[in-house]
Amino acid sequence: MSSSLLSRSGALRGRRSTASTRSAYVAGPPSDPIVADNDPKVDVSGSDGGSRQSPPKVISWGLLWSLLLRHKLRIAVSMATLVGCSACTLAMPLYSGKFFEVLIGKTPKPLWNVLSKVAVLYALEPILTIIFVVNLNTIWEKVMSNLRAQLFQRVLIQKAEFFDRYKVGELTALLTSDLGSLKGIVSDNISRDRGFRALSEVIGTICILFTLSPELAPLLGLLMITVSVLVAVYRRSTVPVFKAHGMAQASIADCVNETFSAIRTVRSFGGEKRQMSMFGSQVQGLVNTFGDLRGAFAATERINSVLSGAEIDEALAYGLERDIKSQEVHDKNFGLFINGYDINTQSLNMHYMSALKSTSSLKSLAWSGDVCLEGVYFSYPLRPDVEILSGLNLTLKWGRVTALVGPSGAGKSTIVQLLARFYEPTRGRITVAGEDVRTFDKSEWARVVSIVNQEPVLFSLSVGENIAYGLPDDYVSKEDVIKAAKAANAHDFIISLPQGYDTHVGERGGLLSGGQRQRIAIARALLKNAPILILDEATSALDAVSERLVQDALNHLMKGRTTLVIAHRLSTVQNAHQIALCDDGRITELGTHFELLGQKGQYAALVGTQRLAFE
Ligand SMILES: Nc1ncnc2c1ncn2[C@@H]1O[C@H](COP(=O)(O)OP(=O)(O)OP(=O)(O)O)[C@@H](O)[C@H]1O
Repeated sequence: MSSSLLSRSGALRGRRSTASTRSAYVAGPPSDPIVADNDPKVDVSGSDGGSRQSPPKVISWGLLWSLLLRHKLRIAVSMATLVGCSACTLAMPLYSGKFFEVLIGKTPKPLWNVLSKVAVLYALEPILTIIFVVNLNTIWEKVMSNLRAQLFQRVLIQKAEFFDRYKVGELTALLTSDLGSLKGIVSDNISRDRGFRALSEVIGTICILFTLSPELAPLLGLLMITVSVLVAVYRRSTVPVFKAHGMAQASIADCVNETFSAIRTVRSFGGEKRQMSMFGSQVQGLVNTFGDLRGAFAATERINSVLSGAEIDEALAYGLERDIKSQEVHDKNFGLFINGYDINTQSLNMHYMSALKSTSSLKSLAWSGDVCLEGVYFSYPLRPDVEILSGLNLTLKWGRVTALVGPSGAGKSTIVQLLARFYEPTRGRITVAGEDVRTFDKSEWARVVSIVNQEPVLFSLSVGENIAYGLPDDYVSKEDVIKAAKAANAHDFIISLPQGYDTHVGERGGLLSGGQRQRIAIARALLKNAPILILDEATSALDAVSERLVQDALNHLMKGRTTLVIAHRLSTVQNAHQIALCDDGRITELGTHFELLGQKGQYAALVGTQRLAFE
């Protein structure tokens, strides 16, 4: 979040309440492309309409079945070996009995005959068991890999508000512990005395009972079935307990995550005791001993309940789907996502495919035209009754720098989020060279916008890999990485690192200084070479020396790009081609530094205040 030049004197403004109007972008059926060339029709009725399907459950019996069916041969082998080893187990006592009858002379048969049968049974049973276990495990591992990939993809394509709602720990738990208990369904049930083996042996026993005593068999069979049903009912009734257990685990993970990732803040406030008390208050160790189907059912329910809401960002999902489909041929890693993709999800994106324009022209439009926010209204989905932007108009002139200033909480960072299309306006539109940006899919849009903010996130990779992340889908040569690093004033410090460009930057870039991280982020943005650039307080966290180095790099980066700068330093703001003052959800003053000073309005007053503060 930014704290602008003018924010020092600005108080947090109250916001008008408004009726929430969520817009469904494309509400028409697939056969009716409703995004016209010059007039993208945006449904602002607030209804998602009957034409929108709710997304399919991530984990359903149908999906599991279809994934299992991909391994028909292995399943056949597993079934055959299951029957074989169960038959061996059931036959063992029969033949052992016969062996003793021969031994004591009750049955006149050659001993070797019976003995060889017993030996074959004892040798065959473990062999068949191993084949059964290995096969079933392999099948389930493959099914789980597919499910995990599906789940990861489904989380990745959710709308931004989904990530406002759920914490990282909860999402991590879905992919780790919850999916782990689903995995346990099979791996915990392939041992000799449980699950599949036990079931097949019960069936075998009932068959034997029928051959031995047809009169008693129905009675005993009924007894066995009654006991099984009672056990199943008991297990079902404890599913909520397991669901609570999973949630407790997620919240523990979240507490751990939050504490350790903010360890410096915790230390600086002496907050260890508070964190310990928070950790102690989680529901610890609830029913840890149950580790079977109940946990798995609860986990599946939890995964589906988190992800079943209609929150998929379709404008993103469509582009992603198209990209990985074209890339799948070259990159095996995408196989998992494509294989698991079911027909329901595809049809979900169909109306998008029919509505979106060809994206090939987007780059050239963005390199040649203005970016305009036209009558933009916006409320965050989690606070729909608080209007943050109220009919905001702003033109970012092509190739020019626009500085955005305003009191704290005025909505400057919100404008950035809308320009990045993390959220869509509730009303109004954003255009590039006159075209509504919603006519382009989001992965295309991401390629034309670069954002450098106050706390750039680096990945736990090498310096070189982090810079190359600017073009994540392309092969980037080392020369190009070095060229970008030089332009970003980063080359000199990079070559002085222990392994130069191969130096690992640590988790979130923690092994580098703030200024170094920032320059790597700028090198990454330079490599990306996007026509639209957003600098959200990019230099505010730096000391004077780092700021000068970073500012030089930024000046290089801004050249020829349509740039929006949010900054709190006067020097950055006054050199902009135009300055926009955002207040109360609108742009209230617009002009150059001197024009606005001449107007003697809010900008002039606040600049005066800042000057006074320095004097
Ligand atoms: N994800 C969110 N969900 C709900 N409300 C939010 C969210 N992000 C920001 N807000 C609210 O939106 C309003 C505008 O915030 P924004 O960050 O855009 O202000 P800003 O002008 O950038 O402020 P500052 O200069 O202090 O960073 C604030 O009242 C804030 O509480």
